[in-house]
Amino acid sequence: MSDECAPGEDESETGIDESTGDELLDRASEGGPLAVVVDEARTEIAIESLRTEGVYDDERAVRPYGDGRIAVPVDRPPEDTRVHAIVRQVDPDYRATDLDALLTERGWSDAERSRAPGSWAVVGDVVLVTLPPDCPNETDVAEALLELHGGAETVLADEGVRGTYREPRTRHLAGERDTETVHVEHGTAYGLDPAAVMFSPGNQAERVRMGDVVDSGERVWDMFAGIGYFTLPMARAGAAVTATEPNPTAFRYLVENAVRNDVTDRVAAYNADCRDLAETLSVDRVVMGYYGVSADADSEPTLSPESDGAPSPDGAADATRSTHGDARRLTAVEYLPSALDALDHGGTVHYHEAVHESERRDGPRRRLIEGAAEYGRTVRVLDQRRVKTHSAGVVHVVIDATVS
Ligand SMILES: C[S@@+](CC[C@H](N)C(=O)[O-])C[C@H]1O[C@@H](n2cnc3c(N)ncnc32)[C@H](O)[C@@H]1O
Repeated sequence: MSDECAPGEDESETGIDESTGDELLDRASEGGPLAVVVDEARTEIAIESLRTEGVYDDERAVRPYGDGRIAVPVDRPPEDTRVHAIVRQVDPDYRATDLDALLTERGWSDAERSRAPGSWAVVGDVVLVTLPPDCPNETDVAEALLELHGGAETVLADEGVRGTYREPRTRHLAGERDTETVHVEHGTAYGLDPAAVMFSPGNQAERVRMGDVVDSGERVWDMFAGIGYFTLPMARAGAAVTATEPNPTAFRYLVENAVRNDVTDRVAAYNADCRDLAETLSVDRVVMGYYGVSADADSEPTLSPESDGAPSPDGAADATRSTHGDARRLTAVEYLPSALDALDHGGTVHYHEAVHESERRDGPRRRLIEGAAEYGRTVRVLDQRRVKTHSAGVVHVVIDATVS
């Protein structure tokens, strides 16, 4: 155990070989609150791992420890996260825990603070913030967000997603220009560049749930795989996943993420439009995690926790055409024939839609049942759940159903 104020002094005592907490804590002395020392390059992964263990202390700042290492505050020694050493922090920096307090410190008036952003998302070491149009000073906001999130390196303005490939529009506000990062969520590591591919923090519970619903050995088709949002948790749970993704950038991350999560033997990834593979597949479960909507909502922010920026569900012209040359983004139900081509009788479908509140209860269910009936298939709805609020008056829902 060493004091954080004297990095390196007692490495011989604590040892800098990677090890878990117990043996290092034995050497602890009484003193300030605890921190763990990790390589700077591993900071984000370590923070997520510590958070998952429930030991990360976000009330104190992450600080440099010298020699390319970082001290990350913890409440108690971690059991699973591998660290170089456990140290006591001398004179720790306690962080203001909300944006309002940080903006007050920067001299913002009550009126100005009422025009500060109300929500943002942290994806790996990148903060994505949706700025109100009348935000008084975006640089102040960005710097305050970096202060608030000790492990963050960059702040991007989230200005929506566009086109069939759901490509984000972002603007650099503060911090590092390199925005490639690794976002760790319930043990699944998603490598991505949030400036190049979308990531919807609001879908977190659904990503985790997909890992829970599959059985080991099940054959799954993730029709709209992206960087592996659903593919990765399902493959980690033992499913054999076919993943289709036409966007070359998202596909590259999908393949890299299969390696990163050690599931290459259970993921067959195709850089293809899902419709081109449908007839070749025979699966137990299909994930239809995409919904087509109108161009007007393409201007909506999509990376904030409560919105993934897909446009409102009316159907209209689209900036990016698919390889099939569609003049507009197709609606979810228009992909149903492909899903049913691949789905064995008795198999399960997870059917996503963005739907106006007014028809949330019956609309998606009716479209799924009637769409399947056109292909002589019978749907039994098991469950319908709200994934998140999509945009004003629009919710993202998913139906679980068996299809015979
Ligand atoms: C970003 S995901 C949707 C949200 C995602 N399920 C989540 O949880 O955040 C949608 C993906 O579907 C892909 N896509 C669009 N059209 C497609 C098609 N015809 N076949 C396969 N993938 C498609 C897009 O490129 C995009 O990566």
